[in-house]
Amino acid sequence: ENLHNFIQPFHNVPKDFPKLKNDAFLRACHGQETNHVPVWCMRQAGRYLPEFREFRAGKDFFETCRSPAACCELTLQPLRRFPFDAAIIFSDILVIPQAMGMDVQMVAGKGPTFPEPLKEPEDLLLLQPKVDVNKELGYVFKAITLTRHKLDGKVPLIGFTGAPWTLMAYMIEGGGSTTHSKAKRWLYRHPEASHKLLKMLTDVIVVYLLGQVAAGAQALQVFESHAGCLGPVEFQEFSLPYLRDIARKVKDQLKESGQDVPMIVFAKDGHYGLEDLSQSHYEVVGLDWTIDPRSARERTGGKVSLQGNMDPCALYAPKERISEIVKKMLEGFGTRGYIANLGHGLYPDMDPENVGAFVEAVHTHSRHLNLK
Ligand SMILES: Cc1c2[nH]c(c1CCC(=O)O)Cc1[nH]c(c(CCC(=O)O)c1C)Cc1[nH]c(c(CCC(=O)O)c1C)Cc1[nH]c(c(C)c1CCC(=O)O)C2
Repeated sequence: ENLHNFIQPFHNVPKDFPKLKNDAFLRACHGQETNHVPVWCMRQAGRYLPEFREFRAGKDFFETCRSPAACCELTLQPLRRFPFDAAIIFSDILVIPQAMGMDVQMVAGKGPTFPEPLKEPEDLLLLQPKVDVNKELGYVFKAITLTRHKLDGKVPLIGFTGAPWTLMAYMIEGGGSTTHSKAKRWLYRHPEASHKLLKMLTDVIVVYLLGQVAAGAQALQVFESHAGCLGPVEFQEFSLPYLRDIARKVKDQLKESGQDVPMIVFAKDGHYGLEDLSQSHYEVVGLDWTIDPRSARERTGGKVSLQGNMDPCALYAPKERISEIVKKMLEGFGTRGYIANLGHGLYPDMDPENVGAFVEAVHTHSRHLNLK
């Protein structure tokens, strides 16, 4: 009922988006044949591009996120340079804690910072109990609609969210952390409050993802970037059930309106959870570079498409070496049900030319392998 009220206004707005010209990414998500393996890069809109640095110069990060025109421009920048097979909307996972009432700032040289992180379970009372996602995050929906139009059907547009555990970790740590010990302290000391927070986040995320689809997102990626600091037992209790819930609820709702939007789950360093992730209602499982392609295929038993997983640092290698690494990766994964990507985001000091070499190598080698 809650969801219905929310989705309704979007359905009444005719969006007549341009016709999609390159559906390789969407076909690969569904395990269908493609002429070439589709490729995109996490953080493809980022500081490794001089035009990105120029556009962002002197502007506050989250101000930029709140400007649909700026998000659209930054999303399109990498596509002007490289023949990526998908675009990902420029935004950030931390817009959700903001929508729930927390202050988050992007501090240069330090990364995202919460001046007042959650400390004890009582602090949950400070969060918005009922988030009006349309009001608080409507700027993301506007950015998606605008960008889908401006993409002119070139490639599909991916929307995204942070997963509950990853967002919870940020909200308690107050920023980046190597141990995540403050957030993990909650899991061991306050399991009930942890579940309460994870549930609150899940509810917002579901409505947020449905809003992104209604606004024009053609696929959705859920980033569980901090899976790696959990072990298998904590993952089973505090991450996996919520990842499943999100996919199930989003899909149930979309099915009712006859929509089919592939979902990707990326649990960084969560290799211990690969089997479970492949049975969590997501079409695609994203992989970091610590997993061997062939063993990932075996462990997921052809049930899902796979995405990843070149070590981003391989982009520091000469172009010929990048080409060899890509060829091995394609041979390992096979060309069907596979989306080439890095095992995590691009770093600011990477050479755009080598990113171009990566994309070209994926396209060239996969066309070759498909002809064999
Ligand atoms: C953990 C996380 C965040 N944000 C995100 C994650 C999950 C993915 C991952 O595991 O990396 C997700 C994200 N953030 C951004 C995108 C845009 C789309 C894309 O091109 O991938 C996406 C998908 C833009 C951004 N988000 C951020 C940048 C760089 C800062 C800038 O543009 O000024 C970009 C392009 C900032 C950000 N935002 C966050 C961090 C850790 C940082 C880096 C801080 C730093 O290095 O200074 C939180």
